[in-house]
Amino acid sequence: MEKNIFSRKLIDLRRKNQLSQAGLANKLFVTRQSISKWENGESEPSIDKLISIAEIFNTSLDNLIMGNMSDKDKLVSISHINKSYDNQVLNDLSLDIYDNERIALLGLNGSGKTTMISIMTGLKNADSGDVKFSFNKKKSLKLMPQNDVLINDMKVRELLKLTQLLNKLKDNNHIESMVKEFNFTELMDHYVGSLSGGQKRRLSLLLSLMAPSKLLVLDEPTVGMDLETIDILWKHLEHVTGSILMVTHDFNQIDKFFSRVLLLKDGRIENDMSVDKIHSHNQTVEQWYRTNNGGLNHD
Ligand SMILES: Nc1ncnc2c1ncn2[C@@H]1O[C@H](COP(=O)(O)OP(=O)(O)OP(=O)(O)O)[C@@H](O)[C@H]1O
Repeated sequence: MEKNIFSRKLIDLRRKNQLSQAGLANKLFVTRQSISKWENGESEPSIDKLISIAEIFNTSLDNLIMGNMSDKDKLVSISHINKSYDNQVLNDLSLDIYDNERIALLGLNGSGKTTMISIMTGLKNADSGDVKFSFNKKKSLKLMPQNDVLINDMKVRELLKLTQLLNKLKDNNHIESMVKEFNFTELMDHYVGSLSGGQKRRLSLLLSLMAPSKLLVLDEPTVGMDLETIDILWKHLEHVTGSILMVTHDFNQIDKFFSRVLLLKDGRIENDMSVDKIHSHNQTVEQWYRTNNGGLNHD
């Protein structure tokens, strides 16, 4: 079996289910060291343990071993989307998004990334095609748009409270710790309109991460962020459960953090690749992107 995929899958599933190595070892009647070896790719579980792992995480064996997702894990199904402004931007675009994925959406400026995200999240209508969610979109789909959508004549504290009420978030301690983590403690009584561009960006990020989500969509979140905020972003995303779809061209992070890359070109998903697969061909995602999107090797 493809060791790489299984190892990473196991780590992902454990993280998502907030189960420690010891906790999983306990459920499987194996030592913690065995789990550690499986996750490091040093050894593989027996078939009966694999079946138990699939059962514990409520997923298919196929998904566990090959990274193949089953319909059970499907979160969003985008089918045959067309969208034109003056020119056709999206041309019969289809895409499935599964549970527990970290997806980077790549494509040249103007290729239609924001349009695709806007249609997916319901901000814009497609000319034709269909978007289906397997979960409650209103509750569990979160979007951090490219341009901040903030209420300027509210204080930071009031906007946070409003977001807390809208999302029915009861855990005040969690919100307080996020406010600290995002360095807003000193700014709580400032008006949103008086914040700097970078601070507004940080606030947008905080608002989109406050409630847990099934799918978190981020459109070029790091644009306009200072380095400290970018660090906060990546650190925080490590703990986000559910799937993430992000428009980003931060290739270092894609290699480290993401599991799947999509390339939007000529109005459709021209290339859809697992990051593990790219790495197993001794390529970085940036090399793969340049080869496939007409960077240095455009013909
Ligand atoms: N409201 C609109 N009216 C007319 N044309 C539009 C509108 N919104 C987007 N477009 C056009 O659609 C195309 C795709 O735009 P979109 O913003 O989706 O691309 P993108 O891949 O997100 O680009 P970028 O990387 O620059 O953010 C562009 O040619 C853009 O000019």
